[in-house]
Amino acid sequence: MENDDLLVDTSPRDTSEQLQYPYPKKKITSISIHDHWSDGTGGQSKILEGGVDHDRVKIKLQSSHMFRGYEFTVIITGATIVSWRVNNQEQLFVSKQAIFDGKKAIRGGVPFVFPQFGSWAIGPQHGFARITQWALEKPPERLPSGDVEAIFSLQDSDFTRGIWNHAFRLSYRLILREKELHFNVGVYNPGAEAFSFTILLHTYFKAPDVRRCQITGLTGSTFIDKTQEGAVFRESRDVATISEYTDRIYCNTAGEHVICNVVSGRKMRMQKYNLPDTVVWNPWAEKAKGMSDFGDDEFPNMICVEAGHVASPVLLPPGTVFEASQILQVI
Ligand SMILES: O=P(O)(O)OC[C@H]1O[C@@H](O)[C@H](O)[C@@H](O)[C@@H]1O
Repeated sequence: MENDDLLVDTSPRDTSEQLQYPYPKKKITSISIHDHWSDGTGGQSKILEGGVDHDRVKIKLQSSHMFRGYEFTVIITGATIVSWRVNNQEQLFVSKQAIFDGKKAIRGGVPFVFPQFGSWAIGPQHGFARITQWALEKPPERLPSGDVEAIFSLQDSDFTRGIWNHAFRLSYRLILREKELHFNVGVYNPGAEAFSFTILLHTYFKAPDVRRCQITGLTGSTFIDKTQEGAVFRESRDVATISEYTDRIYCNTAGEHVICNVVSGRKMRMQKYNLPDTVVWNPWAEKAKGMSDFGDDEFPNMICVEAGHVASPVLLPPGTVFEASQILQVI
């Protein structure tokens, strides 16, 4: 794909515009979308890795600083972002023991949780979206703003209907900006009956030592502590820290979190719209030992801060759309 061949932006309304941008947007002087696919499909191909076929889309943005890498990679099965590099530095944690067989959710990156957060009587934990083949609706394309976007979609199939008998259509629009990644989610109900769902972006941030991470934006929120049989507490700390097995659903949190001491001691800003809840999770040493796709010694190097609509389900009437978004920004 050449820059000159870029198409006019016909994409749907950017829900992230509903978020405030309190910081100036950096001007990018030159952009190139690197077509790393050789089969002429324009963005979707099989890459052989470790003897297993994966569908991957790699989306790159190059600034005037030639040696600075800005890119992210999505595995189309599960629409899971498995890498996001800012200034050549990986921001996301993916376990060395993660399994990429398209059947099991990937242990790390940003798996897409839908239509169920947590255990599910009628289907797999955290729903089927993270283990289902999505479509690449729109291959990477440069927008007039200079940002690069790609859109993925998922709709009901025999597989999803076998678990959850509803017509639905998910759209997942990802936009790469120099130090930012934007996530725009749309859930459409084309059917004749309402359905309800929970939804969450299960983001695993990479960190040198989780014990040094601090999370803002949780103060005053009630949380359901899944490590204490769902007991409900209220967060009184100005910044939350983690020093043990943690699995909490914070309800109605602030629209913005800053997570301190992530990669290179930097800060990560998370802004969210229509995702009222925030899950904070780290399995710690004991639980890690019981996870086959997570190394025993990896828990200090990750922190999950997950924006979602999970404390209460979304009820979606026929013919309506639910929209939500998240922006991650390295600061
Ligand atoms: O192992 P999974 O299905 O990817 O889930 C990981 C964790 O995901 C978190 O979001 C949940 O709150 C935890 O309870 C869960 O253990």
